[in-house]
Amino acid sequence: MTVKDILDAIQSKDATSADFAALPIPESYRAITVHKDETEMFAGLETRDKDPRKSIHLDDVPVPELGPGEALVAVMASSVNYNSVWTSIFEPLATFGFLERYGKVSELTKRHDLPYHIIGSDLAGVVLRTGPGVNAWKPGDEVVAHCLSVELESSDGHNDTMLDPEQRIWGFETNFGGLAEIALVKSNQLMPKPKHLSWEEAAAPGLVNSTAYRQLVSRNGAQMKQGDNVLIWGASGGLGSYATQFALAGGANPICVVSSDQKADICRSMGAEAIIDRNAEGYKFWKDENTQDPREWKRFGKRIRELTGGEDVDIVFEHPGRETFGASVYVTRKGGTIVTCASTSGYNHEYDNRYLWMSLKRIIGSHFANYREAWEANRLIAKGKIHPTLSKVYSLQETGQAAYDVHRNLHQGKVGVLCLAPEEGLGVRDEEMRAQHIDAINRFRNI
Ligand SMILES: C/C=C/C(=O)SCCNC(=O)CCNC(=O)[C@H](O)C(C)(C)COP(=O)(O)OP(=O)(O)OC[C@H]1O[C@@H](n2cnc3c(N)ncnc32)[C@H](O)[C@@H]1OP(=O)(O)O
Ligand SMILES: NC(=O)C1=CN([C@@H]2O[C@H](COP(=O)(O)OP(=O)(O)OC[C@H]3O[C@@H](n4cnc5c(N)ncnc54)[C@H](OP(=O)(O)O)[C@@H]3O)[C@@H](O)[C@H]2O)C=CC1
Repeated sequence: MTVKDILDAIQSKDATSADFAALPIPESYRAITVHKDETEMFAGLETRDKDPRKSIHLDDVPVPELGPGEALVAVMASSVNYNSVWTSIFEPLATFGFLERYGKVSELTKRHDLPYHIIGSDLAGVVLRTGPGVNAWKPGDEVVAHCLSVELESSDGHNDTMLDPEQRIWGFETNFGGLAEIALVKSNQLMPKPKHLSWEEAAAPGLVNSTAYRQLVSRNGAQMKQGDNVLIWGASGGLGSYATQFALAGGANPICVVSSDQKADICRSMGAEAIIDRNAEGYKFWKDENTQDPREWKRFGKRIRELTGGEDVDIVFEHPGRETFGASVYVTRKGGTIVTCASTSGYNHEYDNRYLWMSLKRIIGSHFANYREAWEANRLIAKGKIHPTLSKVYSLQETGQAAYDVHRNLHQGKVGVLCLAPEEGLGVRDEEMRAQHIDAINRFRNI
């Protein structure tokens, strides 16, 4: 029995749930890994010189044991997220520490503590097996998976599962991730695959779409409302391309920051009008490594006022971190919100606190999304209200190159990876709906 038989069943059109349940699970499968004995391979190098192509491997690995509440999924496609870039360059720390810590939780979680880490936090595919206690999903179901892994044994996580003390990001802080032919997930990560999308299109939004939804829309984030001015850093990138869509679909006014003409055009084609090209306009928020330049914050704020007819921003959608955070706090309007989920350029932020407290601004920390938020974000994709922003698709063996592109900011929107899917374009179940949205679905393709 090989993964080829699984692929044949998925492509056969008439395979039933019973047929999938009867398929033997192969002993091994191909997966993208990083290796524990290589975590020091980039020691001494600058972050930008650490090359994911050197640390990312394609290995044959054994299929993990299936536990209660879990599912084994045949992965047709996945996508590259920035967390896989962090794993592959072993920054800000090697992810094997997370696996060791998870391995100590129970006899079953010990499975995750291995000398290799199968990475990837998105998937679209087909359920192969479910463990004891799983009733909502069955073999043969076509699914996407969000990346929140929780134990929920403590009361802390029962208002908002992101607050579970054992909250982890699947494929980053757990093993058996989505950049592989088979993945192990908790069944409460599963959601229906949007029927009008191909496997690679369905896999692309998951992590970033859910994160942007919580950060911007949810009551746990900035609670964006109609008419809000929303400053979006990296507005055509992974997170930003969904934040821009949420702002537009929610009646807000996105002010999109990008770094090239081409990216400005993409934002325009999504419907944004206020666009700042940070490269062309040459903002230098830091005079040197340790000193910011408040005159540049002011120049940036004036530009925003020009674009909004004199208004300041209600919300800043933050993730670049150290390089932009001082400016973000400065340009937010009185009583406004800076909502941050990351620190790509450095996690020790500096800002002038007088502008925060005197103007009653708030900084909100946001991280991924709970199941409900991920479900609502996926529902918007399934209804054709928000669209995938897939630009380029790689094969599983090219994942290192895909991660390199994302690390070096050479990509647009999201970068996809075919796992079991032999080619792009497969898995569409609702051609009519697809035809209605085809331009939006293809907006980021091949640019
Ligand atoms: C969905 C996609 C998301 C993304 O892409 S996000 C971007 C990628 N992610 C990252 O870059 C984050 C990577 N993670 C980290 O850098 C680290 O993960 C953290 C800095 C977030 C946490 O560090 P750590 O060392 O793992 O945890 P500690 O909480 O500092 O625990 C260490 C020890 O410190 C104790 N401790 C924690 N808080 C306190 C406190 N307030 N007072 C006293 N002690 C404290 C703990 O208990 C523990 O102790 P004991 O070692 O004995 O177990
Ligand atoms: N906590 C969470 O749940 C999540 C956190 N993240 C984190 O968010 C960050 C961004 O992820 P994602 O959007 O997928 O990544 P992408 O690389 O796809 O997009 C980020 C965009 O930000 C812009 N950018 C990068 N560096 C800077 C900078 N120094 N100053 C201004 N703009 C910058 C770039 O756009 P341009 O060049 O056009 O300006 C880039 O395209 C990563 O650190 C990731 O780990 C991501 C998802 C979830």
